[in-house]
Amino acid sequence: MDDVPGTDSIPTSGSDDVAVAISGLRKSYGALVAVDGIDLTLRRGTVLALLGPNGAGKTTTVEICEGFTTPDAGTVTVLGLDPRGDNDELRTRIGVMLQGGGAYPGARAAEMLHLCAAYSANPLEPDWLLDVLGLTAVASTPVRRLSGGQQQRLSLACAIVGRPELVFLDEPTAGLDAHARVVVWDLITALRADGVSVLLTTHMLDEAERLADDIVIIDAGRVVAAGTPEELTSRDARGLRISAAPGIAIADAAAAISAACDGAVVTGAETGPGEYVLTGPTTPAAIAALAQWCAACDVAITELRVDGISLQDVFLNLTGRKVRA
Ligand SMILES: Nc1ncnc2c1ncn2[C@@H]1O[C@H](COP(=O)(O)OP(=O)(O)OP(=O)(O)O)[C@@H](O)[C@H]1O
Repeated sequence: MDDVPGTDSIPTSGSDDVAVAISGLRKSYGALVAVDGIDLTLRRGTVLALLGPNGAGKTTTVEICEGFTTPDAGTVTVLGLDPRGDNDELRTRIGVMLQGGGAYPGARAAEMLHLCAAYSANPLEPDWLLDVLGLTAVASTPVRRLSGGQQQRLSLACAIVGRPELVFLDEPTAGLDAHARVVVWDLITALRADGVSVLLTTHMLDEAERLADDIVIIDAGRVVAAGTPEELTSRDARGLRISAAPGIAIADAAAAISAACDGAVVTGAETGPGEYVLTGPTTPAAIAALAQWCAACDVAITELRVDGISLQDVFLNLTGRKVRA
C-alpha cells in the first residue's frame, strides 16, 4: 500500500517520546475488579498491542485513555494530556475506533466519512480512504445497511480520516474476512510508517505478532507479560510438542522433565484438544524423561516434535485455557 498521502504534517513533536503512559491503573465495577494495577507505555510512532482473553480489561483500559471512563486510581497521560480534563484538546489529536461502530445509522457511508473529516482542519481525502478500504461501491449505502465487515472498515476510516497523532483501535479486524484483514493490516502499517502511534486491542495473536512493536498481555486486569514479539517468544524459544489423548497431566510431565534436567524451568500447556507444548529444554535427557513419564503413566504419544515456541504458546501458557465469562 502507498503511504498515507500528505501525512508529513502530522505533528509528532512533544515534550517526550511517549504517546500514552499508564501507571497503577485501577477500575472496578461494584465488586468486579476490571483493571487491577496496569502499567504500560506506548512510544510515539509505534504500535502497541494489548492482548488478553475475554474480560481481561482491555476495553476498560482503552476507554479510560479515551476519556470515556473514569479510573478509580492510577495516572494516565495521553499525548502529555489528561484524558478527561483535557478532553477537548485531545479530541482533535486522537482517533477512536469503537467496537460496534459508533456511526449514525441513517447516514450514507460516504456522508458519514465526510462528516468525520469536517471535524479536522487537515483531513485525509475521504474518497481515497473509501477506495483503500474497499468501500467505494457502497459509498451511497446507508450505514445501517452495510455488512458488519463494511461497518467495521467505515469505523476505521472515521477513526483515521482526521489525521490523528494517536489512534485507538479496539479489535479493528474482528469479523473481517481474510482480504479485508490484510487491507486493514496494511493501513495500520502505513500509519505507523507515517509516525502515527497506535494502541490496538486484539484477540488475534498473529495480528499482534505482525503489527506490534510492543505487546502487553493482560489477564484478569493485570499485566502478565510485556515485551517485543521477539522477546516474548524467545524467552523459552524452544520446546517439545506432543500429540496424545486430551486431558493428560501435562504439568506432571513438565515436572518430570525439569527433575531430569537439573531443575530447568519447564512449563506444560494443552494448546488444543490433545495437543501439548512443553517449553524448556529439548535435550536428549528431556526427551528421555518425557518418554519415561509417558511409560509410567501409560500415555500413548502419537506425535513428538522439537519446535520453536509461538506467541500463541506463550499466551496460553500465561493465561490458561479456560474460556472466560
Ligand atoms: N460498564 C460496566 N459495568 C460493569 N461491568 C463492566 C463494565 N464494563 C466492563 N465490565 C466488566 O469488566 C471486565 C473487563 O471488561 P473489558 O470489556 O474491559 O474486557 P476486554 O478485555 O475488553 O474483553 P473482550 O475481549 O471480551 O472485549 C469484564 O468482566 C466486564 O464484564
